[in-house]
Amino acid sequence: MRVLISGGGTGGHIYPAIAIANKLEEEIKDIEILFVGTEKGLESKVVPSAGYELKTITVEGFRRKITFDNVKRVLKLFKGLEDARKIVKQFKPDLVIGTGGYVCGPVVFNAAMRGIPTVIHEQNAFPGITNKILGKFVSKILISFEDARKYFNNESKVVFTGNPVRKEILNSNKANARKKLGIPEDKKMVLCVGGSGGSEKLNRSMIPIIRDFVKDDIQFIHVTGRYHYEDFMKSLGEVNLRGCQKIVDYLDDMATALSASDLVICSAGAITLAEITVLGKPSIIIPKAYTAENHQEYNAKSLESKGAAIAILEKDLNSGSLSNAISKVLGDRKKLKEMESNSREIGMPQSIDIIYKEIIDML
Ligand SMILES: CC(=O)N[C@H]1[C@@H](OP(=O)(O)OP(=O)(O)OC[C@H]2O[C@@H](n3ccc(=O)[nH]c3=O)[C@H](O)[C@@H]2O)O[C@H](CO)[C@@H](O)[C@@H]1O
Repeated sequence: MRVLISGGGTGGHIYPAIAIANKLEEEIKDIEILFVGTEKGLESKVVPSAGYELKTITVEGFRRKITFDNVKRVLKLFKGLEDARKIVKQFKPDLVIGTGGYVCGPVVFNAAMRGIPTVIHEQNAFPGITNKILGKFVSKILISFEDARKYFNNESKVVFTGNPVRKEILNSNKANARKKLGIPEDKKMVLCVGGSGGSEKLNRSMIPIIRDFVKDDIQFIHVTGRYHYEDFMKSLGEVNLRGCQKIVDYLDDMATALSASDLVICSAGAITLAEITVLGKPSIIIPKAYTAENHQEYNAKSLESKGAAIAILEKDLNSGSLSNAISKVLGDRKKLKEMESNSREIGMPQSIDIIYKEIIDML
């Protein structure tokens, strides 16, 4: 069986694609998987390191206003459609899966026009523009929030599956992860990550907190995001990091870091939240304010209302508010346990199995 998978730009579109690829590979003998992404997207690094072949096409997203830049983007779209046509024609897939991001537009569209079975997976309650358009042409639409259903007009094609989580995260174990990172059982460990690109606002608030963590011997991994690392290190200045006190620009091994932690400070991307709830992690969530339809705030409030998280809006975020929230959770063993169990209740480890079943039923 030959499967073409496309999705990219940010981690929130790429990791679900990898989770689905892992599952198909695990279940189906003689499977050949090819990814399609762009050179610029995070997928150009992440997909090959996950062990999959990636072909790239030239395509860019549109801005909402009519600009000269948009004219160039239309020309790129034609090039993208042509690139996608060649890849689909040459690879001859039996199935094409899109997980969002503009790159999957031309690929999934071309396959649908050829009558190849096509599936899209939408991670958010408010679908992205590419998935909304593709929804009209594909064989099946997999959604992760019931609220997304109303944005697709062919109800019979829509199935609720939840967001898939990568197998290394599903299979991770806290004791092993702590051993790997050298964290003793009695030490507190905090992971801080502002989505796949990092968050400048979160970074800024974390600077005094990192100094406190160093003073109090709290173990932590802070992920700045690739483009913010140098500025962050400059602003932080000299600190004497000990044990598992790490600052990195990107985490390749998210499974170990997540699994080892007692508390996760994060933004409210749908895949990050799927991962922390599958592992039952308490969290302090800072939704990014500029996301489409403010969907990150919606995600964060949903976890907070179930007692799994504390949400702090970006407008209220500063070192003081964040530090208070951290002390409230880390300093109260009972609260930590309660939040852990509320978080686990929300998690959907079965999502990947539902997705697999839906794909196989369709074929
Ligand atoms: C600003 C914006 O519009 N962000 C969107 C984007 O977020 P973003 O790309 O940040 O996606 P998520 O937070 O949902 O997921 C990030 C993914 O990257 C992984 N990761 C992250 C950092 C790192 O160093 N290493 C690593 O492996 C995480 O484990 C996770 O698998 O896609 C999500 C899913 O469509 C949306 O809900 C978000 O709103």
